[in-house]
Amino acid sequence: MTRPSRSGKPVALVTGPTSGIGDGFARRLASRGHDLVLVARDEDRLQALAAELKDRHGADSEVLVADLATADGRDATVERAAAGVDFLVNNAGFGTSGEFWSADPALLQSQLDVNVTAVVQLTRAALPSMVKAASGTIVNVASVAGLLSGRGSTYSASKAYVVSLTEGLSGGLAGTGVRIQALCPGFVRTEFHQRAGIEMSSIPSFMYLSVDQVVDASLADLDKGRVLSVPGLQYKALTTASRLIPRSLARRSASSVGSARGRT
Ligand SMILES: NC(=O)C1=CN([C@@H]2O[C@H](COP(=O)(O)OP(=O)(O)OC[C@H]3O[C@@H](n4cnc5c(N)ncnc54)[C@H](OP(=O)(O)O)[C@@H]3O)[C@@H](O)[C@H]2O)C=CC1
Ligand SMILES: CC(=O)[C@H](N)C(=O)O
Repeated sequence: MTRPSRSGKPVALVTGPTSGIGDGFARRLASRGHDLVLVARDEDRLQALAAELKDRHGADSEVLVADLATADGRDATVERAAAGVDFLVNNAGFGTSGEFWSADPALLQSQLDVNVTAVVQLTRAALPSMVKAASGTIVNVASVAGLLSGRGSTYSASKAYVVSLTEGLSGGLAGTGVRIQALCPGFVRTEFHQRAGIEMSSIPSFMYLSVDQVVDASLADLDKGRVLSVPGLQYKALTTASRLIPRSLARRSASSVGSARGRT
């Protein structure tokens, strides 16, 4: 344990727990005996989640209101991660609609800072105490989009960075007692697409995963020592097939799922 909370429990820092996959991780880790550090922008939802985790699981939560698109928000979260956490879930992230060539450059920069800069900085902050304690876990939430290029540009690129960073770190962390994982879900029913304004009506229901399926797969793969976690048989098949066919065909296939237009 790097730095137990006042209650003596291990501490999990989750970014983006006010919705979707982050909410799923926060609830599951609380149920498994962790206290929490909850990081997002929406204070009301953070406080409500903290209260529910206390009521349901007896978990204490530190609420850290922070916008990870800003240096101040990242710095405050880095400071807490550097103080010591046992489990880090770099989950916060967002997509963008429209076309790259007409997108707001500031929004694209914010996406890069939340999806990539924050992941790098928080991973760097959390690792020293984990390595010293010879224990700890980091889950970096990437995406199938980071494995299959062709649908979107900046979002897929941001997730490909997270996959590559995580796989690269896994080699150096071998034997340290610290676990690291790139979690690559496909489509999940969360607020993601509505927030991004991405049209999803063409996506069949069998292509959707639930939050619990994603969290279950991540934790099971951690226990199996798998660095890359791809929840869902449909996505395991899709990503495996994409490695076996010409990249140009994989790209066209990815673009045909939804569209190569309408998102960055
Ligand atoms: N849904 C999907 O189909 C898939 C999603 N993913 C990835 O999963 C992760 C979680 O997404 P999901 O749960 O679906 O999306 P949601 O939109 O449901 O949740 C996003 C979370 O990220 C937080 N967040 C967004 N921007 C910021 C910011 N600037 N600063 C701090 N927190 C922020 C939000 O909190 P708040 O608004 O309170 O700040 C919210 O808690 C993302 O990294 C996403 O890319 C990967 C594959 C598939
Ligand atoms: C699968 C994702 O990461 C994303 N939600 C998308 O729509 O591509």
